[in-house]
Amino acid sequence: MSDIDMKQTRAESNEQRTTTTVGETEEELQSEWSAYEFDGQTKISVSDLDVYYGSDQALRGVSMDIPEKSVTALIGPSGCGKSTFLRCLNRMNDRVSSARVEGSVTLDGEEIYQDGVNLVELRKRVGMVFQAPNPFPKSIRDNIAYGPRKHGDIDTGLLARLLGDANPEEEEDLIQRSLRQAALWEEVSDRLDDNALGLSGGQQQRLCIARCLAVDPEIILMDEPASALDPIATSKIEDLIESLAQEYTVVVVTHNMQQAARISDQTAVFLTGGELVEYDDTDTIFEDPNSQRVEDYITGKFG
Ligand SMILES: Nc1ncnc2c1ncn2[C@@H]1O[C@H](COP(=O)(O)OP(=O)(O)OP(=O)(O)O)[C@@H](O)[C@H]1O
Repeated sequence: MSDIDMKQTRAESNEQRTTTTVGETEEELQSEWSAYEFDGQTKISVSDLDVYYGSDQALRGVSMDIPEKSVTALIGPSGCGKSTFLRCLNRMNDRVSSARVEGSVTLDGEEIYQDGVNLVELRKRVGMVFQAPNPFPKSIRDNIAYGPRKHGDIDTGLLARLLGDANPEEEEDLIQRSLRQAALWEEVSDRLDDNALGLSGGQQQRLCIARCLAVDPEIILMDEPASALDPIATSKIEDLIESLAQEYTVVVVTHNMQQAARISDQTAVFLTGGELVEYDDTDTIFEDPNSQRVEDYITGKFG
């Protein structure tokens, strides 16, 4: 189906919807939006995902396809499971002893919840940036080089130096490239050996993004990456997220609906109880959502 046909079909179904909203069940509405196909290749496919912490269920039957090289926003009220969902995408919930994950998550068609998956390799492909900037108490340079050194992508250890395998130029290139990609190079190029903790909060967060990029991920998960920042630093992070989506698949949790509307291509709305209530392109979610609950949430009637 072409883009135009798809939009037309959606417009027609929207028309029908306005006349039939009363009496429609959530299941009916959900089957309508879940038939929607995004442009672009699916990078991550989630099917029937249930997550429990002990006997409490945090996510219920979540299914969604996340297209590559785009920004997908996850929104919803506190406690609805956004962070839990995000952490399922690189198996960070494995670190929570009470967490149990059922269902399927595939990355480029490969199941990540199967025996034998190398979690270090998975988390290299699926990087993560957290709410509060968390640079290591080391130099800016060492923050960036930490991951590539750990993964053996660059080796500057004593043995490598003795064997002549160390490549300081390669390391410099990588540091510069990562900082440029994170829009931080201009601000720190003359103080790479300074402690990263001396940077402002916004600079620290961009450093954490640069650190994530340095290991060459395909997907970047961000959990409220700008919530601890002032408006100017927030706007830099938002610009950065949009530009990263040209090369990377970005999934971002945010409490800020304007931010989701500004930066994302598609938006998933989770509501209390850990259900994914609606997932669609961002304009549709904010201008013409299927579900009354989503409309109420978007317009601030609850949440
Ligand atoms: N490590 C944990 N142990 C037990 N319960 C947890 C844990 N992490 C999250 N939960 C519970 O799972 C549910 C979903 O939490 P989650 O943090 O995923 O929601 P959220 O939508 O990201 O919330 P917020 O917007 O407040 O960050 C909540 O009821 C929460 O209390």
